[in-house]
Amino acid sequence: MSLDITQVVTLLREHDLLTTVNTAVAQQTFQHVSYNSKTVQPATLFFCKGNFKPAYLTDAKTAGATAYVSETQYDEGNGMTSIIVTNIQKAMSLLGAAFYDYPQNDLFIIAFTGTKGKTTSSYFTYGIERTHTHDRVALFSTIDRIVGNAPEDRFKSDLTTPESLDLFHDMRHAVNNGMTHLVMEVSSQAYKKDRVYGLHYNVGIFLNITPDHIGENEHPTFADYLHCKEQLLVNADKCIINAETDHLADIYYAAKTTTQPEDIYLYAREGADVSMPLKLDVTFKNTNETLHQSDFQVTGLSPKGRALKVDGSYELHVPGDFNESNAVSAIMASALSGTSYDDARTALTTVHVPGRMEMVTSQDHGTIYIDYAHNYASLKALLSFLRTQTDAGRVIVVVGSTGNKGVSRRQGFGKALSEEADVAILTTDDPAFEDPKKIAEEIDAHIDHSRVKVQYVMDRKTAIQTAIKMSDPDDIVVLAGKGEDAYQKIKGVNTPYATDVTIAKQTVEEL
Ligand SMILES: CC(=O)N[C@H]1[C@@H](OP(=O)(O)OP(=O)(O)OC[C@H]2O[C@@H](n3ccc(=O)[nH]c3=O)[C@H](O)[C@@H]2O)O[C@H](CO)[C@@H](O)[C@@H]1O[C@H](C)C(=O)N[C@@H](C)C(=O)N[C@H](CCC(=O)O)C(=O)O
Ligand SMILES: Nc1ncnc2c1ncn2[C@@H]1O[C@H](COP(=O)(O)OP(=O)(O)OP(=O)(O)O)[C@@H](O)[C@H]1O
Repeated sequence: MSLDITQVVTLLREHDLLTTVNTAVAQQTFQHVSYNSKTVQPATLFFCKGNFKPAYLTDAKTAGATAYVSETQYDEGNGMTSIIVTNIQKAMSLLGAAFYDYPQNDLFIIAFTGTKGKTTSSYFTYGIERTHTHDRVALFSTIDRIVGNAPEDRFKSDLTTPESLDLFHDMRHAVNNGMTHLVMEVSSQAYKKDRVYGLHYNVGIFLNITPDHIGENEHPTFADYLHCKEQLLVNADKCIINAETDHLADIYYAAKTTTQPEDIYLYAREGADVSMPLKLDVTFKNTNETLHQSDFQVTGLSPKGRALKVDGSYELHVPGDFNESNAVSAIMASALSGTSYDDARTALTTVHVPGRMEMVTSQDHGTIYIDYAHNYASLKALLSFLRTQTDAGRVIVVVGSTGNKGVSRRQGFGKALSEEADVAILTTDDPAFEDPKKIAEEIDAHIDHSRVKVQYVMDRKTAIQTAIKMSDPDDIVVLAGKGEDAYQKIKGVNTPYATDVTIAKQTVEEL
C-alpha cells in the first residue's frame, strides 16, 4: 500500500479540505500512515488529531515521518511536508481509504446502529453470513474484530467503531484474507468524530434510539446524538428501520434524503404501535417463549417485504423478546445480501453472543443471567422479559454504573430497578475516576425503597457471590452491565477482572 503527495493533495482539494500544503521535496511517496507517533516508521504520513501534543510530532519526525496532516502548523514539523486541512478527522478518513486502496469496494457491508442491540444484531448477522458465504465474512463489533478465519485474525476491540485508519487497515486485511462480506457496528461517536467519513454501506440498519451517550466527551444534546446516528442511513444504499423506534418520522425522512422509498424497509412486531402512517414491509410474532429460547414467525407484508423471502418460523437460543426484533433485522439485512431462508433459520439456532443473555444454572439456587444491559432501556427490557418468565421467585439484580460517562444511566438504573426488581445489590462497574460508592448512592437515590430491598457490596465478585447465595431455586439473579468484560476501568487503568460469567460459574461450583 502507498500514497503519493499528488494523490493526497488532489483528494483533499476535491473534498474542499485543503488549506495549505508546503512540500519538503517534489516527489513524495508514503509507505505508511499513522496517527500515533509510537507506530511511525520511515516514509510515514502522520496525522495530528484529537488531544494531540506537539511533542508527538517531534517523536514522529525522529521515527521517520516525512509529512504531517493537521489543522495547525507546528514548528516541530519544520523540515517535513505540512498539509494543513480544515477538518483532520475527515481528511484522515478519506486518505485512509485511499491509502488502503478502498477495501470497501470489495466488501458487501452491512452496518448497524441503534442505542441497543447493535452487537447482538451484528453477531446474529455474522452467524447467518458465515453460513451464506462459507466463512468469508468479517465482523467489526464492540467485542471482537474478526478479519479472517485464522486465530490471529480475531482480536478484542478497543472501540465499537475504530478510528478511520484502523478501520480501513482492517478492511484491507479482511479483503486480503478472502473476506467478501463485512458486518459492522457504527456508533454515533463514529459519526461525531468522522471515523467513517466517506464510507458507504450496502445495507444500513437503524435499530432504536433512546437518550444515552449524552454528556462530556460524547454528545452535547439528544438532537446531536440522533443526527449522528441517522447518518448511517444517509450513507446506506438500502435501509432497514425498526418501525417501533422512537423518532421514527425523523429517522425515516433522514433515510429518504438519499434513498428511494423502494429501498427502505420497515419492520415491527405484530400489533406494535407504529407512530406514523407508513406501511410495514415485514412483521413478526412470538410463537413460543421461554427463559432459554424464542420461537417466532416472520411474515412479509408489502411486495418488497415478500420479495425478501424471509417468511417462515425461526428458533433463537438467545432468549429475550428484544432479541427477536434484533434477529428480524439480521434476517432482513442478510436477505438483502442474498441469503436464503434456510441459511438464516439454521444459523440462528446456534448463534451465541458473548456476554449477552448468558445463563448459568445452579441446583439449589436461582438461575443466573449475565447481560450487558447498562442503561434504562436495556435494563428495563431485560428485567421485564425475565419478570414475565418467572411467576414465583424474586428478581435479584447486581448492578453498578460507569464513572465519568453516561451519568444519566444512574437515574435510569434506579427507575428500572424500582419497576422490575425485588432486590438490588449495588456494586462497582467501571468507576473510572469516580468513587463507586458515590455512584451507587446516586443509583440508590432513584430507587423506590418500598418496592426494592437494597444492599451495597462494593467488591463486584463479593456482590455476585452474595446475590447467588441469597437466591432460592425459583429466583432469577441478574448480573448486569459488564457482559464479558475482563477488566474494570479504574483510575485510567484497565484492571483485570475475572468476568461475571467466570465468577458466577465458580460461585455455583463452590456452593
Ligand atoms: C472522544 C474520542 O473520540 N476520543 C477518541 C480519540 O481520542 P483522541 O483523538 O483525543 O486521542 P488521544 O488518545 O487523546 O491522543 C491524541 C492523539 O495523540 C496521539 N499520540 C498519543 C500519545 C503518543 O505518545 N503519541 C501520539 O501520537 C494519539 O495516537 C492520538 O492520535 O481517538 C482515540 C483513538 O485514536 C480513541 O481511543 C478515543 O476514544 C475514547 C478513548 C473513547 O472511549 N471514546 C468513546 C466515547 C467512543 O468513541 N465510544 C463509541 C461507543 C459509544 C457510542 O455508542 O457512541 C465507540 O465507537 O467505541
Ligand atoms: N433491541 C433491544 N432493545 C432494548 N434492549 C436491548 C435490545 N437488544 C439488546 N438489548 C439489551 O442491551 C444490552 C446490550 O446489547 P448490545 O450489546 O447488543 O447493544 P449495543 O447497541 O451494542 O450496546 P452498546 O452501545 O452499549 O455497546 C443487552 O445485553 C440487552 O440487555
